[in-house]
Amino acid sequence: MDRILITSAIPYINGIKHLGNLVGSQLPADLFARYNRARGREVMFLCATDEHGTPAELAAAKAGKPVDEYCAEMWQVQKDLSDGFGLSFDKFGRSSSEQNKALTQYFAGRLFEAGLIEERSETQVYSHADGRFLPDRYIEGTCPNCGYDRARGDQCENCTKQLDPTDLIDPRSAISGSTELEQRETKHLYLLQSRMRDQLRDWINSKTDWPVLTTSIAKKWLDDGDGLQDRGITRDLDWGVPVMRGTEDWPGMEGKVFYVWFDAPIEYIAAAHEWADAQGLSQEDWYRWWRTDQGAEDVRYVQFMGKDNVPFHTLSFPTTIMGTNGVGHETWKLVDYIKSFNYLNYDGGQFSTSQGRGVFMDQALSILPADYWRWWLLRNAPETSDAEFTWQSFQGAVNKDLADVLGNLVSRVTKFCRSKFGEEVPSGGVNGEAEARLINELQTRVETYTRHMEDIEIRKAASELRAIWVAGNEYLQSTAPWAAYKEDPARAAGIIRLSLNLIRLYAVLSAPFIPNASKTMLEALNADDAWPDDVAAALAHLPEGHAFTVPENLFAKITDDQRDAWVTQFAGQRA
Ligand SMILES: Nc1ncnc2c1ncn2[C@@H]1O[C@H](COP(=O)(O)OP(=O)(O)OP(=O)(O)O)[C@@H](O)[C@H]1O
Ligand SMILES: [Zn+2]
Repeated sequence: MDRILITSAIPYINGIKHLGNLVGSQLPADLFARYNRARGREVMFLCATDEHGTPAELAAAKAGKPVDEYCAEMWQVQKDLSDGFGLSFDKFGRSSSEQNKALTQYFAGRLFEAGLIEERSETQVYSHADGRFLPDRYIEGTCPNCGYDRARGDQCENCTKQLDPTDLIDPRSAISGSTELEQRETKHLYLLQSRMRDQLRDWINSKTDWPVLTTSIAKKWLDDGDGLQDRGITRDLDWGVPVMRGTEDWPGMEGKVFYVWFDAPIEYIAAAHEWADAQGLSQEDWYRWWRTDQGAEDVRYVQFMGKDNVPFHTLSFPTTIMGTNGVGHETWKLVDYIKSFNYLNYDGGQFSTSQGRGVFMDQALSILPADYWRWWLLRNAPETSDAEFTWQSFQGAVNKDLADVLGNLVSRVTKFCRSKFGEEVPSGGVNGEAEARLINELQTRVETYTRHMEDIEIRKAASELRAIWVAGNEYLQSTAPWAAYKEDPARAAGIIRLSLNLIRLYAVLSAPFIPNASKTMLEALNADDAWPDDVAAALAHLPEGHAFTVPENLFAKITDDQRDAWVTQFAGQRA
């Protein structure tokens, strides 16, 4: 398990992501990437923007911009925000890249060879006023299920029923509003997922260590009702990956593009290609992550995503990979572990991009630094059930965990040392019973923490980390170096020497959660970030006489006034 490939569900391009999106995909993936790097493993951490599909075109039209220009701008916005949150991607690519186009066409060609793609004739809605077909969200009308009059061609937002454009009652064009519509025959490609059903079922059944959320969703789609359905993977649109069979034209498919859900997961692979190209590396360099016949056989591949993305990652994308591997020319890496999440809700309702409800990444960073958000979000990650963000809970976690426990310890120890012994690790004093007890407790806790991080049990890891911080505070409280100093300065020096080392240990263990504060702590201590496998050794790591500086206050408390103001500020709809 020395090389780890990590991907986060790729965020859609049509807006700024909310905290729900962040904690359901990119942030836990970052936690795991940082942890694995800290353990000395070779990590490839990939993400990208998901740029195709009708919502991107509609958002661009609304912004009055050509869709490619709109996507390029929004990619930069999302890239800057992910940097702001400290998301440590090796590459943040784009699904509209040339690399993804070529790979998507390549996989389609291979799947066709494997007999897993079929042409089918179907009726689609054609608009005379717009001179085009109206797939997915390009068409609106009344929901046949609930009567909602603004249902879209792919889904009714009111009752969530999945729809086809031809299901809508009184349909109209979402572009022009025209009702001059006609049902026309058109040809499309279908991915024959149903043929892969047994193979997929065997594979899913073999994943006994996966989260139940992941396997239960996969099994539901495999076997509920009529079972796994074939999927249309092409659309009559201009924006997207042109339909080609590898590098050759696909007769009858001129002017069509692949459906966004076909090309989006392939971007995981393309992002590695983009990563290599951006640095002038060769094909070998990214093949060793993705091609099991070219050096990737020892890679462990872990994916992160919210629950609504699970069907595509447990069934559709694996069909693409298994189907291609079955042709036998070359073999691609199949996912080893899928970490999925329930939803984070916002203050009694849902986060919603379309309704501008909740706190969005740009707003969050404009009021507090990334580590405050990272800590609350990860500590409350919606793993086994949905979770809820409230300002009260956020204030509590920041003030109690970050400020009172961790920040306070760092500040008390470094300031006390400076005033009594100067800015260097003091000498004198030896470890006694209190130290032995602390070391014992921490040894067990660090092992537990490590196990939770290996298992990607995020809430459990966070509460163990907090317990590790608390143990240090209790140690300081009970040994009271400020009192000991009056009677026995050497004893106080011993306590402080151990406590300075404790700060280094905390910085290293906490870095995956709160990377910026950890960096500040390590810089103040002039210390390295070696992982504390052996706690006793780690707590004697900084030698006597080692120079340090007192860091700035790590965390400011959130006042009740601030909290109340944010409750009001974020109650409505985002402008
Ligand atoms: N409230 C939520 N809590 C946790 N994860 C979420 C939530 N909403 C979306 N996600 C996840 O966020 C990731 C990125 O989602 P994406 O950019 O496609 O937006 P989305 O699913 O369309 O959300 P929205 O409809 O709110 O914009 C996906 O993995 C998705 O499952
Ligand atoms: Zn409906």
